[in-house]
Amino acid sequence: MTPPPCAVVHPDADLLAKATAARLLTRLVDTQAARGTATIALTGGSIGTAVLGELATSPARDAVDWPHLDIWWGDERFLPTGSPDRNETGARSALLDHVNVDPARVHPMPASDGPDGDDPEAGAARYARELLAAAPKDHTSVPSFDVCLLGIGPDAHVASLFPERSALYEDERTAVSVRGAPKPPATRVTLTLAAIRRAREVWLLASGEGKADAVRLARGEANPVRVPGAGARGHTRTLFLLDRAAAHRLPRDAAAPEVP
Ligand SMILES: O=C1O[C@H](COP(=O)(O)O)[C@@H](O)[C@H](O)[C@H]1O
Repeated sequence: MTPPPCAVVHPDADLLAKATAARLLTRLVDTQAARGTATIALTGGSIGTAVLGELATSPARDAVDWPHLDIWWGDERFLPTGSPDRNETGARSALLDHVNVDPARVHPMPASDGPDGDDPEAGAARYARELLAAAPKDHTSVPSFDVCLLGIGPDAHVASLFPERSALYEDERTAVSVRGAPKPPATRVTLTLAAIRRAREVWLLASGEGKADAVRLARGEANPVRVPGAGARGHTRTLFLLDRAAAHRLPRDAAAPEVP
């Protein structure tokens, strides 16, 4: 049984990005102090990338032991390596190019010019094998992300899991291809909800009025096939990290004054 999600509301998008970067830094430092390593799944999108930019310029940035951080992605646009529209490219220029990460611990999702060529199904299967190889040897097929960052679209999509699409019915595979996505580019690779739910903590990030309805639905108990964000839950904690505009349709009691 996963605990109910909590919401934390910040005045605007800029403070949301700064506060989330500070929260993430603390979570990574604490996790590495306890275990020596930490594992994160990154998101693309406006706020997700802004958080990485804030992390890169934080004065406490190098409190994180970057060489001992395992980095994965929740979804990717299936485009050539280095395309400015790839989530990986955004994450590298915002943060990863500025810190001392171990390249062997950085696990970008496949690109359309990768070893499987322009075949997103083969690319997704390759990523699922990579996840499996990094999973603890206890019958799970994906590492336990300490934090899985997710953006949320106005249609309540998370990662590249769009409402009513077949990927939302997937309960065995951990990474799948998506064709015909309603948001360009049409071809993508995404973690499934089964993989996202292996995360200890899921943090859903949203800013702006245009996300308010999606946030209200995703914070509740809607069917994830219709509201993918409602299926994204961490097994120890789920946080909605919001600005005021994105939070304004939440019921009054949704924003917990004390987050456990
Ligand atoms: O296409 C995508 O969009 C979502 C949301 O992006 P945002 O700019 O509206 O915050 C993002 O989470 C996902 O990673 C990305 O591929």
